[in-house]
Formats: sequence, C-alpha cells, structure tokens
Amino acid sequence: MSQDTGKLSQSIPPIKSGFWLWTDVYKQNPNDFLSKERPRDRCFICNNKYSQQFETVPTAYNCEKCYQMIIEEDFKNWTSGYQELDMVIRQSQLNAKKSNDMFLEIFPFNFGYLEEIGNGGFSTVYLGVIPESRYWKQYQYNRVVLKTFPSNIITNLAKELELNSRLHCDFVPKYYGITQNPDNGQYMIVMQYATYGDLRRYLQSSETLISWKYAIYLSRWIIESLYEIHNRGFIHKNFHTGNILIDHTKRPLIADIGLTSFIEEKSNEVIGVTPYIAPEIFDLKPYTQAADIYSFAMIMWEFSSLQPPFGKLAHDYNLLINICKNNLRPTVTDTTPKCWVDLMQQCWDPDPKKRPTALQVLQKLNEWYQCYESNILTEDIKQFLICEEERYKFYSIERKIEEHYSTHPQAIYKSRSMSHYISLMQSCQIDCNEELERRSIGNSLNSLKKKRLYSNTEPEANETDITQQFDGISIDSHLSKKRLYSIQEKSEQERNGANTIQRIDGVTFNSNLPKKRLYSEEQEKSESGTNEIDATQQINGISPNSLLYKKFRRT
Ligand SMILES: Nc1ncnc2c1ncn2[C@@H]1O[C@H](COP(=O)(O)OP(=O)(O)OP(=O)(O)O)[C@@H](O)[C@H]1O
Repeated sequence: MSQDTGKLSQSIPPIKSGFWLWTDVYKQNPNDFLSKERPRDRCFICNNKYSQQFETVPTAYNCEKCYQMIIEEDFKNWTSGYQELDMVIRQSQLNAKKSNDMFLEIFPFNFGYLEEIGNGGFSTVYLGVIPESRYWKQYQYNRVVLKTFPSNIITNLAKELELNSRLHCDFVPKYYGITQNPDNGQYMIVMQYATYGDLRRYLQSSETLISWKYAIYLSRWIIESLYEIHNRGFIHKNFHTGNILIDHTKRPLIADIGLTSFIEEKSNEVIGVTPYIAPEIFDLKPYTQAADIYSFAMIMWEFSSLQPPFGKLAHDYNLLINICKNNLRPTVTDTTPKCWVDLMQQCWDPDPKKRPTALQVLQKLNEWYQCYESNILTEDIKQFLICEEERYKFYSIERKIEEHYSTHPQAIYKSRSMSHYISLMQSCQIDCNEELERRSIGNSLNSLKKKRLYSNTEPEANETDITQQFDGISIDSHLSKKRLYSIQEKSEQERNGANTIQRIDGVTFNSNLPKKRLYSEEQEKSESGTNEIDATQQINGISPNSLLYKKFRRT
C-alpha cells in the first residue's frame, strides 16, 4: 500500500467480508434484509447475541467485535495517499457506533455537475450529488458540498476532519469524507449541504426580513453551539457570519471548526475577518474563549443592522488601530432594543475578562426567547416589541436600497492572514514602549525639577495622566498634566500652543504638554548640569521639529 503519495487510490477493490455480504444481500433484496424475521438480537456475521448493538449503517446490527473486525480488515484495501488522513478516517470508522455518528470514507470523484456556491479565504465550495460509496447507502443521490483544500496543507485537512469527528454533534455540518479531483489532484471535503447558505447572505437575502424574535431564536442557537464548543475545551477563533451555515430546517450550523483550531498550533498566526477579531489578538495576547464572544458581539450587531460590521470602511491598518486603541465599534442602530445593545456592548468589551461567558449569554437569550414565546411582557420584551415595528418599517424600505448592502471595496469578509498587520502594530508598540521607557527614565531624573514645579500647587489633587496619541494610539504617561498646567500662565499657553501636533514618518504625535514652559524648566535644568529629557518625542530615531527639542540639543 502506497503512503504519502498525494494520490488517492481510485480503484478500491471490493472486500469479501461482512460489508459486501451485507450489501450484496441488501442489493438483491432489501425488503428481505429488513424483514421482521431477521433476528435483530443476533449479529449478522457471527450469529452471537449482541452484547452491544451497533447500529452503524454499514454493519446494520453487527456486534461490536465483528464490526471492528470488518472495519479493520478493510483498512488495507484503501488509502488516501496520506498516512495522517488515513489515520483520521480509520479512527472515525472505528468510533462510529450509532447510525448518525461520523463515519468518514473516501469517495470516488463522481459527483455529477459541480456548481460553485461559495468561496472563502482558502477554499472554493461546490454543490454536487453524492455517488454510491463503498459503505454508505443512506446519502446516495443526496446533494453534498465539496470544499477544496490546498494540497500543501494536507495536515489541516486531517486536523479539520479529526476535530469535526471529535466534536461531532448536531451543531456542526456533517462531514462524510474526502475525495480527490483526478484532473488537478485537489483534495476536497465531502460535507453536508446547508440549504440556506451562510448567515451573512441569509440576513441580507431579500425574501427574509429577520424579525427580532427570529434574531433571538437564531442567535440563541448560535451561542448554544459556541457554548458546546467552549464546553469541550475548544476556541473557534474564526467566528463570523460567513462560517455560520443555515440548514434546511433553518437551524444554524457552525462551520470551519478544524481550520480555526489548527491555527492554535501556529502561535503567531492569526487568520480571520478583521471586524470579528478581538482587539487583544492584535496585541499578541493568547486566544481565549472571550475572543469568540467578541466575534459573537459582531454577529449580534449584524442581526441588528442586517449588514456586516464596518462594511463602509476599508479593512486596513487604520481601522485596526481605531478598533484596538480607540475602542471603535460599529454604530448602534436606532431599531435596536437597549437590552440587546447592553449585552452586545458587554460582549465587545475591550477587556476580555469583562466579557460574559457563552453560558451567560445563552442564559440571557434563553430568557428573552422564552418570554417572547410565552408573551410575558418583561421590560426587555417591551423594548423588543417597540423596536420590532420600527425595524420592520425601516428595513422594508432601507433593504430595497442597494446602498444598504454596498460595502467599501476594501472591506474584506474572507478570512486572511493578519500577520502583516500584527507586525505593523507590534513595531509601533515597540516604538511607543521605547518612548515610554525613555520618558520614565526622564521622569525619574526630573523628579527634583518636578518637586520644584509642584511646590506651589496642592499635592495629589491635580494628578492626572497625559495622553499622547500616535495616530490614535493612546499612551498614558504618568506625568502630572494638571499640575503642570496649574502653574502655567494662560497667556503663555496660548502663545506657545498647548496642543502641539507633530507628524513624524506619517505618525501623528499629539502632545498636550505646554512646551515652552517645560522648555524653560528644561533649560534651567540643563543649565544646572542635570541630564534632563524633554517631553517631546523621538520616534524611530527621527527627531521632531520642535523648538524645545532643538533648543535642548543646542544646550
Ligand atoms: N456546507 C455548506 N453548505 C452551503 N454553503 C456552504 C457550505 N460550506 C460553505 N458554504 C459557502 O461557501 C462559503 C465559503 O466557505 P468556507 O467559509 O467554508 O470557506 P473558507 O475558505 O473556509 O472561508 P473563510 O473565509 O471563513 O475561511 C461560505 O461562506 C458559504 O456561503
């Protein structure tokens, strides 16, 4: 048997075992096979009484021992071409105990006409018809989704399959196995087709105006699914409305579990859709489940506005800086009940520790849903009812206007690597830290001078921070602004411009320090021989064009 060839064995020989015995009998006379006369309490192969009945379709009521034997016997007859993939498929087959348990297999590439129905950051998604497979009968002729997987990340495919089989439950789409396109060698996942596509498109589709009641219903399912994921110790890490699928019963399913968990192993690799990524992730803080809650807040906002977050803005470095450093969040719409806003705002709190857990959000949404269902008019439900009407009036007109959905050409809702932005932010952070460090040295050296400066003001009372901004990045320096100001003459402030903006290498530095006043103190200090460091800045070794700096240099 060839391993790691990158080629799926297309001609899998039939095996002479219980499977084929079973399928042969079934093929010849399915009614006979399923007839009542057939002893249901005995294994079809060894005829022994079951200790534990196995209901998996391929074995149809074999005992565990025979099931295991048949499965293992068949291992030598197929390969995906990759050992790690084979391992995952084998394990899923051994683990399958009930008919709806994950049972992965290799499908021949014979899915009829493939219709492209979507594409994400890394895959293209097609709709096809499942062929007759080696084991399964029940899905035959059903529509399935084929999702491409670049062959250079076959480990991801194995990981995604493994995680899906480990997580297997009814809130993730069912995975049936893999196939390979013989024309280009591309591997594809064969998975359940979610009839209504992804939630982003579903919210925007012209036929459905999602009422608040339905928004609560859907978000309750979504958070319950997230809770299940968290409860199993996972973090989704790429939670956005493109990865939430709506099945034929209009229930949400959480997709892309495996890919996102895989990212965990590459410590610095952050992949996702900008508006849904929690700000702390850009600060290279470790992923926690609270990051998923932040993403959920964006999904809540999407329910309220029927638009993707930050759709009118370019998803660039500027936006990131505003989100991470200025706590920029999407604007709350008028037709959103206050209780929804409150919960959403808690979920997008910049401090991950202050965000509620999935369970807490679930409890809240459950409470709303139950009250709504039973017409219990709590204060929250009254808010929903008022907004329901407003929402209907507003969106029935607004949604017809194309502009409502039009997004900025640089608003990107496909997952992509954030490494570039993270390095940019890190280098800026380093500059800022260096500046702070420099200042703290300066401050301690300044202590003598400050004592003198403050001597004619009240102690502590006027203590405050000076906030400086590098293009929106706030740096709190622990200088005493008010104190400094209090000894400042107003006219002097006006003359020298208290708010000095310097632009260095495209980075705006906005210092509120009264420079001249400081300078005069600096000058005194310099003259007295102390190594004074001023309140102006040096970034990346480029000196600002400030009077204070120049004068200081001269001294
Ligand atoms: N099982 C499915 N049923 C129906 N539509 C699907 C299914 N899987 C994916 N799609 C559609 O294809 C789109 C892209 O798929 P998917 O999100 O899995 O690709 P991706 O490359 O992993 O995306 P991402 O950008 O999130 O990484 C989805 O947003 C959805 O519209």
